[in-house]
Amino acid sequence: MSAEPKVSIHPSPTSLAAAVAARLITRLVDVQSDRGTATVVLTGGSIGTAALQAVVESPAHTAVDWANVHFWWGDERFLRAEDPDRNAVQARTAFLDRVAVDPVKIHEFGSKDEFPDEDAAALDYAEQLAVAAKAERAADEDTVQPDPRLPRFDVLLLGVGPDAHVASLFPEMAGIRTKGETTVGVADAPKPPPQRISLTLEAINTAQEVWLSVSGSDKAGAVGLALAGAGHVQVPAAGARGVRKTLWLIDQDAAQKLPGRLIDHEDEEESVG
Ligand SMILES: O=C1O[C@H](COP(=O)(O)O)[C@@H](O)[C@H](O)[C@H]1O
Repeated sequence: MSAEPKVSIHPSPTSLAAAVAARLITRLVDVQSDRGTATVVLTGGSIGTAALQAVVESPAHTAVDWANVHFWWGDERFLRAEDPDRNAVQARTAFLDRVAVDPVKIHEFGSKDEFPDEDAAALDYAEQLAVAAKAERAADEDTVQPDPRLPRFDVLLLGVGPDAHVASLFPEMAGIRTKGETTVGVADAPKPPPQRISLTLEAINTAQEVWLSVSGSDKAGAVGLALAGAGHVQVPAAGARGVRKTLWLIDQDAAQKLPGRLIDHEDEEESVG
């Protein structure tokens, strides 16, 4: 089961980042009031990082019990552990170092300091995920896990590249075609650095809610194609779907090529909550 996309359009990149942050805070508070704990999958990239910074800047962020949030990543650049281009390093600077998180619940992908190549780091992450999924089932037998190899992802955040890549799944490449695995090593990404690690599309699509945040006119074509129903191998963003919600949060520049029938979906999305 997967949810049809809804679209929410915002006037500027700054207001978009603030809207993603506000929604994330609200969603995590709701999930924690149901289950005590929550799990979010972070993204790298411009809006992903700006949204994390906006979370810290929002006075409402103190409503979340950050020590009871698990953090995973949708993808990572396979670099040295402290390389500033790593998504995890950027998330730490923007957010994780600034709130009272539990270090045990921060699940970074392995780095070049620990693993010989991206495939070994991908395998390790798949094992970390499977161990966490098992522990989650042991702690709560009612937990809903669409794939027993993965913990329940309450919210999974994605950026989208101008080529419509999501996480490190690039158009027409092996990663986006990978089936039956939860993670994949990418050796030849067209965007630097070439070595990366990613959740597979199947793993992404186990999330309860998938939110794609996109800003800028250079991405309008990718947004338009994805929401017009293009195939996921050519347009990876088209294939990202949450189980109960698929939400595109975009700014006006990224909305320039939106199919006409979707233009008013902000109101619809707002009304169905
Ligand atoms: O390389 C990456 O790029 C995408 C999109 O980034 P953006 O800066 O164009 O917003 C990002 O979602 C992904 O996590 C990252 O590794």
